[in-house]
Amino acid sequence: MGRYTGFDSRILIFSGGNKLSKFIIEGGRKLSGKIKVSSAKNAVLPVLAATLLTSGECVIEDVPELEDVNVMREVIASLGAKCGQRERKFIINSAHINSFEAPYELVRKMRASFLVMGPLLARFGKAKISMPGGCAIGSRPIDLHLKGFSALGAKINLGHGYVEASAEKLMGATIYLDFPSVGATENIMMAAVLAQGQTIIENAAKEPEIIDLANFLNSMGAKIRGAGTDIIKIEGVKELSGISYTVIPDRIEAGTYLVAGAITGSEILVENVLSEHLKPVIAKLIECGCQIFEEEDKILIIGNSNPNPVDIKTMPYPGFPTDMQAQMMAYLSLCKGTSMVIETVFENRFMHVEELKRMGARIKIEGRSAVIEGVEKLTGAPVKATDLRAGAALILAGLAAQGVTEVLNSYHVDRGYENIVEKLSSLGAKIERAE
Ligand SMILES: CC(=O)N[C@H]1[C@@H](OP(=O)(O)OP(=O)(O)OC[C@H]2O[C@@H](n3ccc(=O)[nH]c3=O)[C@H](O)[C@@H]2O)O[C@H](CO)[C@@H](O)[C@@H]1O
Ligand SMILES: C=C(OP(=O)(O)O)C(=O)O
Repeated sequence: MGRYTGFDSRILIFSGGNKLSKFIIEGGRKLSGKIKVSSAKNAVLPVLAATLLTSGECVIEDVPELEDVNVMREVIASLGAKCGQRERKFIINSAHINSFEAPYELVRKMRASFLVMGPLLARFGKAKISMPGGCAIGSRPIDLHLKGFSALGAKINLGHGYVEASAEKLMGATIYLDFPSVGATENIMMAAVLAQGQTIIENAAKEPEIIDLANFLNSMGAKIRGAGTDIIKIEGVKELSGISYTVIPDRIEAGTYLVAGAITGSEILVENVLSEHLKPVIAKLIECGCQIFEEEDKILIIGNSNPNPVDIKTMPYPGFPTDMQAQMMAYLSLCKGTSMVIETVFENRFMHVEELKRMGARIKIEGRSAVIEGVEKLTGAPVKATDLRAGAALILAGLAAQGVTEVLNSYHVDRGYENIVEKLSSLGAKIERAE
């Protein structure tokens, strides 16, 4: 994949992965073989932010080569963290943090940059972070993060596009989240680990990445109980120490490759997976008529390229993940009958629909529902990735479509899929990257 070389005012510039770069896929081929899933993007990003909580050295093993990881590394480096790298290992030392501000130039490139607020506030009592704003999938407010920080005693000021937070000392509190937000749960958890007294997060998010972050923090010396349930209790400690850690495998990358097997009617072994994290995706693939065999850390799929119609409703974990909605919709566009997909997590996560329609899919959107009338075949076409998972969905559609599909704006996909061209090619897919 492309190497990060710098920023311009609108987009990330990568050699081999810039805005003008696209994927070209020749569809209609059967795939076979095995594919190894990388460490989870959505687990490694908060863990990198959490390394700011200690002056000790943290070693994060097997970090995936992703553009979002490059941005988070840039963010923590801009605060004064030293971030060395030995192959896939990051060695981070945050002993000499000398800035408490994450600027617009970085935060607007990746919303998860906002996750440095909790750690900065916890350790230094101050942080000034650009407001992330909306993106292609929704308006994505940060009110729940701020509600949590306020409850812990931080003073919050909003102005000129920035959130400024300060506190002499954070004090433990009970915080009820109106929605189990993943980011708010992570940010509040990171703020609370060094607060005085006990914090309770009610209606907390239960995603596996929350448990992984809690495991990381507990290994550093934090006292967190209940991560993975909707009540998380955090007993504040005085300080945390540096540790070595490897995050969980990426359940969304794994799910995407399972759909690659499903949509092409192929037999694929997906390795380095925790299948308990993929229960809702596996359940829907079985309903579609795929055969799934779960082994210890592997899943074998024998796909069904003409799936049974199924209905899907995205929900917070353990419900069906919104991050797999677009990929499943690409698959269901080939179903025999009519399927329905309801998106409850983000209000605008159907941007892939118009692009799938350009490939022959028959989909109608009504509010938060999409009604998919299965077609016999998709046909290759030039299409545009509007966000990360929309891009993945279009690649999957391209694998099944007759003829050639060009997926423009590959940089969206490079945010979250490590070596996607190499991985799919190793299964026999005809996919390449072109400028
Ligand atoms: C880096 C990362 O881990 N990203 C994931 C994380 O995003 P992220 O953490 O941004 O997602 P949230 O769980 O916070 O968002 C879920 C919903 O809550 C709303 N909300 C969130 C915060 C807030 O303060 N107020 C509010 O209203 C959002 O607008 C959205 O409608 O979880 C999402 C939901 O599983 C995934 O799709 C993203 O891939
Ligand atoms: C929506 C996603 O990421 P982010 O929250 O960083 O936009 C995603 O990973 O699908």
